[in-house]
Amino acid sequence: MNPASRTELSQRPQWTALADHRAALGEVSLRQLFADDPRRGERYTLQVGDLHIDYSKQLVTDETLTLLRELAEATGVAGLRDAMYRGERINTTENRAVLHTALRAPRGAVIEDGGPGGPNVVPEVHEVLDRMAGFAEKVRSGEWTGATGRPLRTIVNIGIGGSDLGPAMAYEVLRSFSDRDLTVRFVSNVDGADLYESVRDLDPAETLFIVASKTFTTIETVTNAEAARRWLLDGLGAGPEAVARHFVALSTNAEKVAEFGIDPANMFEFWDWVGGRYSYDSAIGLSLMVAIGPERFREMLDGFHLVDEHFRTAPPEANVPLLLGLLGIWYGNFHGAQSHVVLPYSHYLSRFAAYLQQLDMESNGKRVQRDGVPVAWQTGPVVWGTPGTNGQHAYYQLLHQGTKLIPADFIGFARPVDALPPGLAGQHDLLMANFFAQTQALAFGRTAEEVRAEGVPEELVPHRTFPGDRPTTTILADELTPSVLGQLVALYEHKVFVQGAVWGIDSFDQWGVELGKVLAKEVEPLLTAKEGERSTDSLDSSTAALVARYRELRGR
Ligand SMILES: O=P(O)(O)OC[C@H]1O[C@](O)(CO)[C@@H](O)[C@@H]1O
Repeated sequence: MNPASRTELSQRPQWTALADHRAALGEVSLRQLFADDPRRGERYTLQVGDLHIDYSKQLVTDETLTLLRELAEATGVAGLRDAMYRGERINTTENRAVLHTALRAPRGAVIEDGGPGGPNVVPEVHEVLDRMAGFAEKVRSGEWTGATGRPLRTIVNIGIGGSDLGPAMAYEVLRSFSDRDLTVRFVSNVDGADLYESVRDLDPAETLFIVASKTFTTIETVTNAEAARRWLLDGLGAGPEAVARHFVALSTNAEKVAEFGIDPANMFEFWDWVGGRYSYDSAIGLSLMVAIGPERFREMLDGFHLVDEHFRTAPPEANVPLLLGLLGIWYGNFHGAQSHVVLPYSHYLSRFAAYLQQLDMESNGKRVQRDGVPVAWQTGPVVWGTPGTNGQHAYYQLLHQGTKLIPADFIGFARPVDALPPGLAGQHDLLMANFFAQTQALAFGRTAEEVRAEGVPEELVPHRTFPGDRPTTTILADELTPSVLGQLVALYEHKVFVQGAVWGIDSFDQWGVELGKVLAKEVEPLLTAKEGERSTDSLDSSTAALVARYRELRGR
């Protein structure tokens, strides 16, 4: 975009129209909106693939939605979306294409890195998927053995950020589809306790390490991978030749992988046009593929693709990622909401919010626009959440009666997963009764009159009153399958895209994580140096005193 021709977002007529509309709506009441339109509960719904979306409990009217779509049109969301799908380098600060949609494109598709005329990336994607499938089947069948000839039973994925959160979340979601005597563990933290606790009950002869790192320079991952190699070789009493049977790498950096000592034949590649937080459907998902099998993995990719196509082609009124993105803008920019909570009513989705934190906050936690000019509007929210029923007994109090407006996504399923025995599957109705009851309570609350009518003593009436008008979106599917997981993740990926496009920021870089990395490198030698060898004079007085205290406690 040419900065000279850019109109500031907050000065656009579409923006000010929304601000005026917000003021005119005032304290709009969901009770009133539902009373005014008896069909609201059916009208304000959309379907994408297996996902039924109910946004009727949002603080919006038809006019709100029209104005939000006008804002999307004025800010060029559709144009940027099309440029992304075409393979143009929309990650401008890194001069890279953003092609996670190519990771789940069908075999025959043509998607060119850099835009029309660039190399078609789809054949490479399928070549790697096929290699992954071949390897996964060998591990699953026991044909791939460790250095002592025994099959591998535990897979330890070593990675961090996108090289951990995606596969860890997805393994948790789909673990009931894991059909072999195999388990997967995930090590991310550079705290040695993470690796220690993950491997101490394992037999090295039956352990496969997957070292997942896009760059293969991430200090946490390289440090843990080196420690894992020592643990393996010590445990086996073997030489470095054993590494080839127990280590594979997932990376874009073949040189660094070879330097580490992993045979490039055991490396599964991906590309710089895949962002780390958008990568678990690439080679980064190998641990998941080994656990659930290539066929299920492909079903998941098809689920992603279905939503990719929907986002690309559905008209604005029916476009679910567009709607969800715009609703977030409505609350963040026009109601002052600071956070967004994601509440799955599924134990299997227990790590979903943690995954979304990176997806959303690393993408849209930005304070300057694409051309470097600071934004004068709020950007990405704080994203958080845990499984809903647990949250009900922890922080829902604040959602219902606190002073903050926190829009929520409720995610639930009509049926429990097939693996549950009938006795436990029977609990599903109770789970979902809680789900529906909570969205109802949040939306409509309980008035003082209703509380009084229940015979509550007058002094308790204010405490037992629920204001309501706490907005929620319900995402309901039949069952949590690999395809449905792909659909859900793609939905959130594109929602994040929409918001970044409206805010005018680069959602695909992550410069904000760099400074801490640089400073850690400078501080580490100060912690370990011999007395008098290093000076802390260049540090601020707080950090210098903390370093001194740390050294003292460590007897250095
Ligand atoms: O896969 P890598 O290169 O080890 O990076 C891990 C993570 O680190 C980050 O770069 C942030 O530091 C994330 O974006 C990324 O997912």
